[in-house]
Amino acid sequence: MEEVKRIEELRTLLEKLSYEYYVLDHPSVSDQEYDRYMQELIALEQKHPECYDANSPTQRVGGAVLEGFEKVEHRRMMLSLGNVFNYEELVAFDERVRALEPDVRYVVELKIDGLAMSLIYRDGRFVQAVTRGDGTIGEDVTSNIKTIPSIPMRIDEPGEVEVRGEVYMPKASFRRLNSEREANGEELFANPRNAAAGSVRQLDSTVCAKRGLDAFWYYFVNAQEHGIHSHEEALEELSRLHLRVNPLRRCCNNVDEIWAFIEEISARRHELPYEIDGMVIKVDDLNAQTRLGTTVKVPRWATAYKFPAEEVTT
Ligand SMILES: NC(=O)c1cc2c(N)ncc(C(N)=O)c2s1
Repeated sequence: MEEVKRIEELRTLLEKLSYEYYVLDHPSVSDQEYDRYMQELIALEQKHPECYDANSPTQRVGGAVLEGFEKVEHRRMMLSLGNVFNYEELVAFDERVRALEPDVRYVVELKIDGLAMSLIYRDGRFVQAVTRGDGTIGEDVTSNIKTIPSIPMRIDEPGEVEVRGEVYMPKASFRRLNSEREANGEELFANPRNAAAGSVRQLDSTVCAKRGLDAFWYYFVNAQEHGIHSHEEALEELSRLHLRVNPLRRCCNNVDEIWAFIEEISARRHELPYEIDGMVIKVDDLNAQTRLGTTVKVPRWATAYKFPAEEVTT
């Protein structure tokens, strides 16, 4: 039937337009045209309830208000990171790594100040979002995470795919939210991380949808099962799958290259449209990561350089 075909056509088109707008930041149509397609799809889906699909672009917002969040056990622990606070501690980290991996190469990324999140896709469809929780048991916040427009509801990858990253509140969203709360005489959020955590914990997803959250993805779980051999390749694969990956990263061969990048980012971090609280330094080669392994709570193949605390109010 023509209309049913048109429904699938519009779903695919609207996902592509969302990707261009929210991930590439390079829309190919006007907002008005996007809205016209969305209205056409809403009307057709109402005429054809037999075509209902929870992953349709029309289903991102407005599911039922929840009583609470289901607990979910992570397939793999969501580890936290060890920290280093200065050059000397960074040298010590590098020496410990080089003791086992003499010709190591690192990837250095920004440490986004948000909340860790796990996304599960099955046969190319988004199925679940789970918070870190205690690292082993998290909470199912799927209905809220679906409202983040840069997160694809479909990916071009069969089987089970888990990606992890950080959900955060951009500085502009934070300023807007707090000025609205001030106008309503409500308590203000202390910082974007708290505001993001509070938004993801909303039982009514229409509230979360208005908070202007976003996310960066930086970890392809079971990457090696998908033929990926390095962290940099994993990030490129996440981008190919239309996940939003932070381009501000650098491959470094030694501590001095890492430190140069840390100083470069530290100098411009206040210009960034989101908060960061440090940098993440990871061994790039995935086999080397496996050889280095993890301690009880943190990997030996990664660390976080933390910027000195500052009293600047955001
Ligand atoms: N706890 C963790 O393992 C991480 C936490 C974070 C974070 N907050 N931001 C960026 C990264 C990254 N690019 O790897 C990581 S990794």
